[in-house]
Formats: sequence, C-alpha cells, structure tokens
Amino acid sequence: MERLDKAKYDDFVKENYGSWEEFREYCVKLPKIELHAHLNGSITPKTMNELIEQRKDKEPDLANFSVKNYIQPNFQLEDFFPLFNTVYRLTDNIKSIEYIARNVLEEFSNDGVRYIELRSTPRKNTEKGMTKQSYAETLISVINEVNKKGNIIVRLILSIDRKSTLEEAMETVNLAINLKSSGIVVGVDMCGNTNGGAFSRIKPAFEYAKKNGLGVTLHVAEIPNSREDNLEMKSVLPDRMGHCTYLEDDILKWAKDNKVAIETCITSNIICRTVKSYETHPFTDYIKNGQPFTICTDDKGVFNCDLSNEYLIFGAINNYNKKQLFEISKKSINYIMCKDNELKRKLKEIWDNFEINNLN
Ligand SMILES: CNc1ncnc2c1ncn2[C@@H]1O[C@H](COP(=O)(O)O)[C@@H](O)[C@H]1O
Repeated sequence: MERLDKAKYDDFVKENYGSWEEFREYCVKLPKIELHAHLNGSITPKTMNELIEQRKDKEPDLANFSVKNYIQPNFQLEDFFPLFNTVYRLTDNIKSIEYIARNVLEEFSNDGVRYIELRSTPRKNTEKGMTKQSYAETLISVINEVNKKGNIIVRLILSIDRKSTLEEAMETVNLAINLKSSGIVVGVDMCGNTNGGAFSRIKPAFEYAKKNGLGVTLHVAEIPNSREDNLEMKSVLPDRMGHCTYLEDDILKWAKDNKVAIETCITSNIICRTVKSYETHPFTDYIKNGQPFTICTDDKGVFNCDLSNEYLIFGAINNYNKKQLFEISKKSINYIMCKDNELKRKLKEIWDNFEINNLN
C-alpha cells in the first residue's frame, strides 16, 4: 500500500467512497473471488511464529529460526523463489500443513473472500511420514471442514513445480485425477522458479490433465523473452493463465477470443519488479481491450497483502466507483474452474444480494 501514491487519488476517493477508510471497508465487504493463491506463500509471519513455538521443543534447530520481513530493499523475483527453502522447513509435516491451511483459509474468509480456488504443490517428506497423497488428502479434509461452516467456499488446485521431471508431474496429475471425485480438487497448475526449465518437458502432463477433465492454469510470461514457452503453454489450451506480465499481443488476443482469464497479481508484480509501477501495470490495457481477468493476491503472506487491498489499489488507479468494482469482482464467477452449475448459481445469488443491499 505504501507504494501507491495515495494523494494522487484523494479527490476521487472522497467523491466516490467518502474517505480511504470507507473505501477500504467497502473493499472488505465486497464479495470477492480468489483464483490465484499459493498456500505456502500465503502464510502470515504470525502463523509461522506459532508453528515455531509449537515445534521448537522437539526440534531445537527451529528455536533459532527467525521469521523476518521477507521483503528487503532491492527485492526482486530472483529473491522470491529461494524463500521457500525456509518456508518448507516449517511446513514439512502433515500437522503443519493442516495448521497453515486452516489459518490461511480463515484469513481469506475474514477478508470477504466468498470463493477461493486455493493452490498448493503436494510434497513428500519420507522421514516425517508425509506423502504427496497424504498432503493432498489433508488439504481436502481441512477444506471440507471449512466448507461446512459456510462462510467461504473452497476448491483445490494441485500445483506442479516447473522444475519437476515429467514423471513427477504425471504423479501429481494422476493424484489430481484420483482425487477429483472428492468434489474439491478441480485442476492443476504449473508454478515455481521461472528459471526451472522449458515447459515443453512437462507439457504432456498438462495435456493428460485436460483429457481427464481437470482444469489447467499455468504461470505464463512472468518474465520477458519467453516466447517459445508461451506458445507451448497456449497450445495446451489452459483455462486460465497466471501473471502474463510479458505476454505478447497475439496470445493476449487469443486469450480474449477464447475467454481465458488472466490471473493478475498486482502487488506481487510490483514487489518482484516484473512491473515498474502500479500505473503502468498491464491491467490498464486489459480494461481498454476487454481482456478477461481476475484480481488475485498470489502470496499474501510473503507480500503482506490481502485481496481487499488489491481491489482498493485497482479501484484507485482506474477511478472505479463502487458499482464498477462490484462488476469486476462478479465477473470472476465466469472464470472459476469448478464446473458445478449449482455452485455458480449460489455464487450469483451472493453477488445479487450484495448488489440489492448495497448498490441500489
Ligand atoms: C511470484 N510469483 C510466483 N511465480 C511462480 N511461482 C510462484 C509464485 N508465487 C508462488 N509460487 C510458487 O508456489 C509454491 C509455494 O506454494 P505451495 O508450496 O505450492 O503451497 C512455490 O513453488 C513457489 O515457487
């Protein structure tokens, strides 16, 4: 938020929302959909410290573990990926996965997120008895618990790290196929270090996922000069694409024509310096061109952000009033991977009720 030159937007905010506080309140109250959130990047420092406290007696190396502000001066995308070496030490067993999932989902719910497709990379840790399968099943069980409470509706996307071998990628896709009947797993994602290798190596796994009725989302063009990869990714016909900060016009046009929404992660792009400023973020072109997109947090724990604030930033920069921001959040219903029509009807009802009660 500090990075946004608020003074520039004071007049607009005063006229349309009353004050910045009221603007923020509106953004929290607005029902929202989150379609690009990595579980392990969404853990707050508070939750990390709680995990350390819970475990340090039995695992003394954790006593010296300090959770400091991740974002140091001159932080950039290359500094981001190694952070997970540390985070994964703290989330290396099933109990911790359960704990972080509960906390992260509760935080999204408190922020007014009404539907989320949370994503996470199943990992194994033989020493601690964690398998990819138990990792995913634990998430499903927490999600079922959260769904029962009824404040937020949660579905799961299993992520595949870009540096995986094809065999590893296929293992995760098969896991997702087997767990589809839970009604919770809706698709697969490709994420991880942008230097992790050519997408073509693991492309067959995503084609196989699509053939088996899973949704597919891919991290596309987060960095420049990735034309070859971008074309390979497009040819999989993904349902959505993450970031796309350096995506070429012809592929953007293809995405528009085929209603492939871009998961745009504003604060993440600014902090990782893949976009220079809020004002020059490609979302301004998305609006101009009628590009389908959805506003997302990416890693709310690492970037110290929340979805309400992403809406606030987006609203301020584009001078969007209450109704316009509402329309943006409502459109995201069209981009969910979950094919359950009853669920879509339920979401539309939530948005319609909000509109009746707040915007007429
Ligand atoms: C900054 N933008 C990004 N670009 C690419 N990959 C990202 C990412 N943000 C997070 N991840 C990837 O998500 C995984 C962590 O969450 P899970 O263990 O799956 O829950 C890591 O592989 C990380 O590289």
